[in-house]
Amino acid sequence: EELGPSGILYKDCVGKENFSANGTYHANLNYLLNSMYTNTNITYGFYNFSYGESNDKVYAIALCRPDISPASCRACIKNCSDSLTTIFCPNFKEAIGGQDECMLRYSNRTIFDLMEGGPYFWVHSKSNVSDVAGFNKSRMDLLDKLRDKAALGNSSYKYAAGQIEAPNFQTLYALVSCLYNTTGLLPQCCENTSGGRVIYPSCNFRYETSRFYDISLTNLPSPPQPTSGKGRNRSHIVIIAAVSVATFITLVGCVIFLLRRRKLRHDVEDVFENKNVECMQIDLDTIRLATEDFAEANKLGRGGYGVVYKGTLPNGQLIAVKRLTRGSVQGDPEFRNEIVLVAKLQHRNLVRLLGFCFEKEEKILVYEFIPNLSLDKFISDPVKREHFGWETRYRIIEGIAKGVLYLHEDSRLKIIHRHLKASNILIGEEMNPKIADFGTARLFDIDQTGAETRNIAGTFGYMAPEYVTRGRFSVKSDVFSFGVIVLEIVSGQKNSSFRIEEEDEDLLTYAWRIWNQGTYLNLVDPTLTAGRGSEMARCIHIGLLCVQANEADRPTMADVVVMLSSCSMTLPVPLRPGYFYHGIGNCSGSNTLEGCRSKSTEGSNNEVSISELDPR
Ligand SMILES: Nc1ncnc2c1ncn2[C@@H]1O[C@H](COP(=O)(O)OP(=O)(O)OP(=O)(O)O)[C@@H](O)[C@H]1O
Repeated sequence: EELGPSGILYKDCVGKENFSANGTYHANLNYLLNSMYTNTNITYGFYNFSYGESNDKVYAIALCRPDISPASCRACIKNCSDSLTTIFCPNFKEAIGGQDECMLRYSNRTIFDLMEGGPYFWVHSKSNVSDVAGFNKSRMDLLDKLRDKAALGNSSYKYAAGQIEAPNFQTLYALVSCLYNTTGLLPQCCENTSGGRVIYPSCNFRYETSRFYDISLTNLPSPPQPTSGKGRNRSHIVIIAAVSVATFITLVGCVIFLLRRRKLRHDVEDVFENKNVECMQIDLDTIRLATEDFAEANKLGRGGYGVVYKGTLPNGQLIAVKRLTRGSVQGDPEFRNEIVLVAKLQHRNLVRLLGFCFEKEEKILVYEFIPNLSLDKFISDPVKREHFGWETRYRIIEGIAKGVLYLHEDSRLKIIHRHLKASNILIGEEMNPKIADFGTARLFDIDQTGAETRNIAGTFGYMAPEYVTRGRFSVKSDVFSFGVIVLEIVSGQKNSSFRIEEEDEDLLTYAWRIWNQGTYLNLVDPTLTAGRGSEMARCIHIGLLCVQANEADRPTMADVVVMLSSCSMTLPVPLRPGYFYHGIGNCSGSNTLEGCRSKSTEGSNNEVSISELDPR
């Protein structure tokens, strides 16, 4: 490793925005940095300070390795501070830099509680290992384990250190800070080197074949304990009491829940049993009245199967009337029976089919009316997108996953949707997603590759490769479509119209490429200013698992639902996606940081700022 002047290992004058020398910002910055490295109250190595008003306000974060003393920590921060402000980034409003034992960042924008994807740095040792595959496996196992362990730490204590036996009787040591997967950069940084480190603004890791940290760190993370024995005992008693009460409440809750669910299921099944062809038929006059004789003003839109109108039944219920223009390939009696079967599928994430009308030449399906727009409108509309916050997006992803799982496994009919796409996800009250058109593939047995599908471009981007090339569909082809939708929701871009700079890459290829570079958070919609970075990273990971080229590698929908609900579960590494665009290099083949950095940190699109609950 070669250290730069003043022992600085890495640095970047982020944004390159200047302040005027001796102005208020300058004075605030000096005051703030000075108050950090002279502060003797903080002993755990994490500082987040701000100072000043409005445009001249300065924010700073400093982070020390957990195994150094408070005095060494302060000395390290002072050195970084002096080096950045006088040697490397004089008069720059924002900068980041660090050395072996600490890291310092300051900025004119808030950087607290943020998970940022850049700038990032790596350093590697000069010695290579002989058994690359074996060594890399040990390294990955160790880093994965430590990352999970670090995630257990509290907000000022997300560290883990440990060791593992590597090939050729070597022992590998690593220190990881924070819970995000920053190992994606390993291939570029440290493919076959015996030591290396990757540093992001809020996360970093280092590994070596000799121990480089204090042995006491292997017991981390364990949040600071109360000092007095009395206090500890009291807190134990409180915890035991709280756990007992919580267990009791949970047990009672479970019993009530099961009893209510049994009753509810009875209610629902009674309705199901009574539902027959007759009770689902709605006569044409009623529909004409409801839609004001299919008035243009009531037209909601046109899809592949016909025009959809908004209507109001005499009892005031709002409906969506789908007037089919395409004939069923089945005879009428079977068609009617199918409709009844499809209508029996009821789930809060599915649009309900209420009835149908088969009169004269008309073939009409009547659905519950869903008040908001379809998901694609939220994704593509620049104004709506801005108000489409992360929590809502995450809930929508979860809801879609549950709806598809119900279709695949939980309903009495096993249904493969076959044309899951953002325009088929309607957004109901409280932004609850509802999957539409789930029965149509079954009702019409229509091959989406047929020339009649109107929205063919929009549909193609969602179709799994085996469906496009061999017409083979399965639950896994739905999983593929789901993965595309997830990546669209996170990125705020449609797969069909996706463009990034001059690259001729589709959304999946881009996501896969930056995943491997470790800069996958650059995929996140830049209009998202708040949200949990860990959830975003997880959704990108799950999306990439779903769009893997080989259907056997894709998870089932049940797996996806579990992955979404468990943040501690370790996910497999996603393999190449379907439609992978092969024409790109790997950061120009550069083995240095600079080769990749220009792509990941420059340009407004690329800098991801995500509010995190935990500072690191
Ligand atoms: N139950 C509903 N409530 C409210 N609007 C609906 C409902 N069903 C469909 N729409 C709206 O009607 C329009 C046409 O929908 P439709 O499902 O026929 O086509 P699509 O999803 O756009 O395309 P495709 O037929 O290729 O799936 C869309 O704008 C959709 O948002």
